Amino acid sequence: MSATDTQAQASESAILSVRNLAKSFGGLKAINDVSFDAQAGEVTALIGPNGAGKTTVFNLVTNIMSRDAGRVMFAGRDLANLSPVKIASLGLIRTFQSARVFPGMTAIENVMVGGHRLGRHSLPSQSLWLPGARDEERTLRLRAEEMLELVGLAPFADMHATELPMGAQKLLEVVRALMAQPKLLCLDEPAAGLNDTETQELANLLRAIRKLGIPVLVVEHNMSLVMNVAGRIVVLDSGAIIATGTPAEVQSNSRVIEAYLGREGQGHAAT
Ligand SMILES: Nc1ncnc2c1ncn2[C@@H]1O[C@H](COP(=O)(O)OP(=O)(O)OP(=O)(O)O)[C@@H](O)[C@H]1O
Repeated sequence: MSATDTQAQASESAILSVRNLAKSFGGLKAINDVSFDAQAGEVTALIGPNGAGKTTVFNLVTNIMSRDAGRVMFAGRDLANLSPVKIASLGLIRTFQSARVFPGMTAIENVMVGGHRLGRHSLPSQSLWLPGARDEERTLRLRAEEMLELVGLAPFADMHATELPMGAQKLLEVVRALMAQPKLLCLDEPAAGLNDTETQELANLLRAIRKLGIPVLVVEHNMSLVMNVAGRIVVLDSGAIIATGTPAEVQSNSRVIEAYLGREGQGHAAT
């Protein structure tokens, strides 16, 4: 089998295939010929030193930013020219580095919002509070309660989301994304700003998500978290991929060690 055949085969089992992605900001090649897959039923981690281009990859994949070149296939569909909203409606759901909870809503309402993507009832029937819409709302609330339970936030269900500590808000955002029953969940530094207990809750949640078979693409700096939950790791450095493999393979890769440790003291080391 040729290398091309192998690559084509890999793409078939992938929920997300990124090929030859490129993006420059002025003279800076932020993303340079980046190709990788996120496999169905697996947690894929995208790691790399600060400024490596991880968030830019997320922004290019979800069309929040336009790319200069490359192709992104999601669940067999080319995402070119699709709006971020359309991409989310296809089941590619992402979170952001800084938590984005909806102000003026309680924690549970924030989580329930995630499930409305799947609602069958129209806005008029919801606003008239017709029986079908009522049942749907009840089911959503029950699922949201389960989600809050999963991350230890059930006691805070009726608090205003913005009154919760930042770490709790980030967990809330992850479970809200999960409520949308994603075909691929993309998490941008979910552990940033979390304390030890919250990081543990997040690790448990990621393991639960993995068990459910929901594929995850996660950008993360917390190496012990990544090494524990990811099946496959893609390492970016200065906009290019320098290694791909299992946690063990990546940990012993000399280019990866150089990318992180070689710059220790310059604020680039992984935490
Ligand atoms: N909108 C933009 N305009 C100009 N330069 C940008 C823009 N977005 C990102 N960059 C630059 O592109 C490079 C990659 O940035 P990016 O935020 O994707 O890195 P990252 O790996 O996510 O970093 P971090 O781990 O610090 O979040 C950096 O040099 C950054 O300064």
